[in-house]
Amino acid sequence: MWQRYRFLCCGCGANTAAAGDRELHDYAGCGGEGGFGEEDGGKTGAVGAAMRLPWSQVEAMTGGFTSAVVGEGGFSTVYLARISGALAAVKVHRSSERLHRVFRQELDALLRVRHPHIVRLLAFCEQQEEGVLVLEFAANGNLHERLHGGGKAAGTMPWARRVSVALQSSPGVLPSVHIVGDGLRFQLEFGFQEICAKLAK
Ligand SMILES: Nc1ncnc2c1ncn2[C@@H]1O[C@H](COP(=O)(O)OP(=O)(O)OP(=O)(O)O)[C@@H](O)[C@H]1O
Repeated sequence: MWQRYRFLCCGCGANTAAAGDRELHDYAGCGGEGGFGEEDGGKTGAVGAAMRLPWSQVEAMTGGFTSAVVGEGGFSTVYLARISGALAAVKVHRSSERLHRVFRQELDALLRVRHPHIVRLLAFCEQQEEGVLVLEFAANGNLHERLHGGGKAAGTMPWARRVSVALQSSPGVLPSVHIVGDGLRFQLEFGFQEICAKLAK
């Protein structure tokens, strides 16, 4: 419980509130200094398990779904949010029975994986048909954009960097990908932070 709470709170004072109030804490607009990865001072980004959110918090994080849209996928709309001072991507799956299965599959996979080269699942909401994943924000676009240009990518990636990314994201470096099998469609989407490849799903 401590880990769950610590995970999302920012040190703005709300952590002294009663448990009921915590659920209502509007952390999306909070300017606190903390952030994810606090447990080890943010050195490794290691934190507790992803937190289950109520739908009201998803609405707060996305400003009632009016915050900036950072991407649209075949299954979802991805919003920018700020949580405890850190940027996050709030991926809201479209609602339908079939797409809810896709959401469940992605959620189950992300809950089982923790790896420096996989974009981290910070929180999730499964209260409505529109399943929500709150992910670490990958600031530098996706792999397709970096390989082919366009989107947020400024130019294409040099070959040496391509090789480095391929090695970082290969199954040998990502043993956890074997565990989740088809749950991660890792050829589709990568996020990049500096030289590291990060698998976004
Ligand atoms: N963690 C993230 N950080 C920053 N941007 C993201 C993140 N996750 C997704 N996006 C953005 O949102 C877009 C859509 O996301 P994603 O591809 O995961 O959606 P999807 O609905 O699963 O779609 P599809 O499977 O058709 O690609 C991405 O191309 C990317 O631009």
